[in-house]
Amino acid sequence: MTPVLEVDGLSFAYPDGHQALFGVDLHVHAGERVALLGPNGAGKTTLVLHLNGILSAESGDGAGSVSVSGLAMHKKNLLEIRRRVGIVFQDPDDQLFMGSVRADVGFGPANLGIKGAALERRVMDALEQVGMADFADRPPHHLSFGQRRRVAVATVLAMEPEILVLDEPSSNLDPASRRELADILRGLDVTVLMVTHDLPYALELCPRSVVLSAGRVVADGRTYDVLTDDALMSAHRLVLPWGFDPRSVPIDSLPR
Ligand SMILES: Nc1ncnc2c1ncn2[C@@H]1O[C@H](COP(=O)(O)OP(=O)(O)OP(=O)(O)O)[C@@H](O)[C@H]1O
Repeated sequence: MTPVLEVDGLSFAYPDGHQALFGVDLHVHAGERVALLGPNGAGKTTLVLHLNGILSAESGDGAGSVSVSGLAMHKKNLLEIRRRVGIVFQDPDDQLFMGSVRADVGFGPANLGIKGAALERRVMDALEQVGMADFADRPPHHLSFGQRRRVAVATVLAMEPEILVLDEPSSNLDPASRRELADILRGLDVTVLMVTHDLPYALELCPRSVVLSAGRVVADGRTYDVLTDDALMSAHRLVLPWGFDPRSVPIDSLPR
């Protein structure tokens, strides 16, 4: 089966000469949930920004290739790739700018030419998936941070992406909102790539983790195996929260 996301030999240096990625390979199959782990400055955001062409060899000095469902990352495919790869940025306010939740969630599909009842259905389906249907007429800036994060996820789901990329989805959420978002993400029928420093969240949601460190993939395997590899963890500044031991998590509660 062709991977839904294929990154091969991706290298990238920013215009100031700083090389952030060195020959990164990442293949993700449809339906997988993969965590992208790594210390600050590892290159995670740089990699994510290549997945829908925000960064490319033209924005700096790069090599290698990215393709989505077999579509190569070329200018002519960019619009289609951006529809297929939905990125939820860390700050929901980067994605919410309209006067109502309905307008924000409808903005992307309306740009694709969807209108009327079909548009309303897309919007309400996406809001229902994140448990925010009752908030459709509220101004986004009147919502709490956790509610805005869920609406930001809905803006991306409304585009019916093939791959949902989430940058630090659990950051700044209270424990209840963090749990609710985990339940929502677990229930979605979409391929997920999740950048996170929240290692228990990765273990709970993603069967597979890829570790990026100093611009290179240094591990790619079962999240449980990554988090219990003490030498790997300390070599790449990955630290479990105090009191959290993955070995004490019942194996049959881990995602498959
Ligand atoms: N616009 C830029 N110009 C030059 N260097 C940059 C730029 N953006 C990022 N970098 C550098 O590229 C490297 C990778 O940064 P990146 O933001 O991809 O890391 P990250 O893994 O997402 O880190 P974090 O966990 O802190 O968000 C870092 O050394 C960073 O300083």
